[in-house]
Parts: sequence; C-alpha cells; structure tokens
Amino acid sequence: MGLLVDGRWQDQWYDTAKSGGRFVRQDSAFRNWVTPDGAPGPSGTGGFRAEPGRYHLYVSLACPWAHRALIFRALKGLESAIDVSVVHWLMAEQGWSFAAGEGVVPDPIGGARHLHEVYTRADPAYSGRVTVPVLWDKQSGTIVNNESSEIIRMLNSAFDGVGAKPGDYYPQDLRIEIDGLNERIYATVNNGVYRAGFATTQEAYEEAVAPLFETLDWLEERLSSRRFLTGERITEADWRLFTTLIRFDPVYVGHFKCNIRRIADYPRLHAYMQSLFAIEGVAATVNFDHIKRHYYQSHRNLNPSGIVPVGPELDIQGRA
Ligand SMILES: N[C@@H](CCC(=O)N[C@@H](CS)C(=O)NCC(=O)O)C(=O)O
Repeated sequence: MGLLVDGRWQDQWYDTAKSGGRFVRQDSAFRNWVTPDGAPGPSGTGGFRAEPGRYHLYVSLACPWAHRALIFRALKGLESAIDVSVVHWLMAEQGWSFAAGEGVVPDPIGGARHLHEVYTRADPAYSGRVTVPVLWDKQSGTIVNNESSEIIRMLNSAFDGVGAKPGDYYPQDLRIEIDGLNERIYATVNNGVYRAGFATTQEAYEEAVAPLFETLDWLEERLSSRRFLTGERITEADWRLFTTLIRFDPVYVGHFKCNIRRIADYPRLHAYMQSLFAIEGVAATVNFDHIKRHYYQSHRNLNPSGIVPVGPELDIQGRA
C-alpha cells in the first residue's frame, strides 16, 4: 500500500491525521476520453478514437470501481475489442501486483510486475495513488483514463459504431435522474463504506455509517414501486450500486463495520441485487475469492491477523 511521488514508489497508508480521522478520496488523475471520432470528451485532450484492439483495461476483481468497468465491457460485448489484465488480489507494500495467482492475468504490454510501473510508463514523474481501473491506449502508449465513472460512460457508447452490443445505460431522458441517484449513492454508499472502514476516529466512522444506512433504507423504499432505480430500465445507476451491494455482506459488514443491517435483511434490495447478478455476463465478473481475500488480507491495520472469515453463506451464486 502506497503511492508514487515524482515517479518513485513510497510505501505509506492513507493519511487521515489532517482530516480528523476521515478518509478523503483523491481525485483520479488521467481524464481523457475515448470517443467515436477521437474528438476530445468532457475533459482532457482528444486523439483517442474508439477502435477494436487499441485499448487495454487493467482491473482488480476485488475492487468495486474496477468491477463497474468489467461489467460494462461484458454488457456491451467488448471482450474481444478490449482485453484485460487482472492484478493479484493482495495489495501489499508495492501496491497492486501481477504476481502469479489464480485469476491473475499478467500485463501483456510492458510486462509490469506492479501496477505502479504502468503509471510511470504513462508519466515518469507521476505523483499520486496507483488505482484500478486503468484504461490504457496501446497506440500512444499512455493512460487514457483512470476514473471508473468515466470509463463506463465511454464503454457505454463510444464503441457503438465499431461492434459494441446495443444497450444504452445512460439514456438522454433519464440522465438527470441517474446523475442525482449517482451523487447520493456515491457519497453515502459506494464511498460511504470506505469512509466508515478507513475512519480512524469514532466520530468519523459514525459520520459515515449513519448516512450509509439512511440511503440503504431509502433505496429499499424506492424499490417498492420500481423494479430498478429509475423504473423498468436498468441503468448505469444500478450497476454502480450493484458492485457495492455484492461486496456488502461478505466484506463491508464485518471488515468495514457497516453492520447495522445486512443486504440480506433488506428483502427488496436483496432481490434486486440477485436480479442484476442474473443478467447475462455479470456473474462471470464476480469473484468472491478475490473480493474477500483482498480486503481481509491487504488492510492489515484493520485486520492484523489476515484471517479471512469463512462465511457468510450467500444466497447468490458466484465464481469461487
Ligand atoms: N475514483 C477511482 C477510485 C479507484 C480506487 O480507489 N480503486 C482502489 C481499489 S478498490 C485502488 O486501486 N486503491 C489503491 C490506492 O488507493 O492506493 C475510480 O472510481 O476509478
């Protein structure tokens, strides 16, 4: 666990001392967009045209943010257009690595041993955290983007003219509603579990847990009149919520102390999570082994023994 400073790796945990024990997530650094014609996107510079075989995705199967990207790649049928490298589940002193292990897919481009080498290949003087997902451009040899919320927007539509499967998860008529849902769910649920888990004061922890469960209660209520978050159609907002829900009972309840209720205690949210899991191609993106081992063994300050709980028994089928 650490970060790059001027291109040099430094092993250090998140510094919460300056923020009253609160975990403050850093903004992602690479913000260019793949577009149908290579025109610049909402941020960054242009030059990244959607072409099959040109881009490479680096992910962790444990990570909820990277998981979004893998789901969109599957939904849009982009498996052969965008190939993937998978890091080892253990994030240790050198951060994410490509050490041999079940489910690990090495880096075919530069043969990196650690993900931080991919970042310094893009920018030898990079300073900041080394996170997944990363979308890499083989043509210009750089990182296009390392912000999952933007990567999924690109996968959603940029490749539609070059063989992606139909399906729009950010339709024009629902954008305002999706944006509103995303904002609340990101702050209190997706990032909320991390704010609870990485808090180093009681106050900071409680500040995160209360709104997390307020939002889960609100979502349970919302699903009484809607099949998915905006109604009948599955949208980006559902997939962004799904990757946190699927990790909730096996990891966040125990490891991050988000234990007021489990997802299994919310009948509608639980059924909703199961129905998203059942969508074609999604189950294959869920790897509970990487998920559980990553959290319980990588965050030794939270779990010094590294023991991975055997349970809970989940009412869902995933890959081992
Ligand atoms: N805002 C980023 C966050 C990505 C992120 O934090 N990924 C975690 C894994 S779940 C990571 O790689 N953390 C390494 C670190 O913070 O050093 C996104 O959504 O893409």
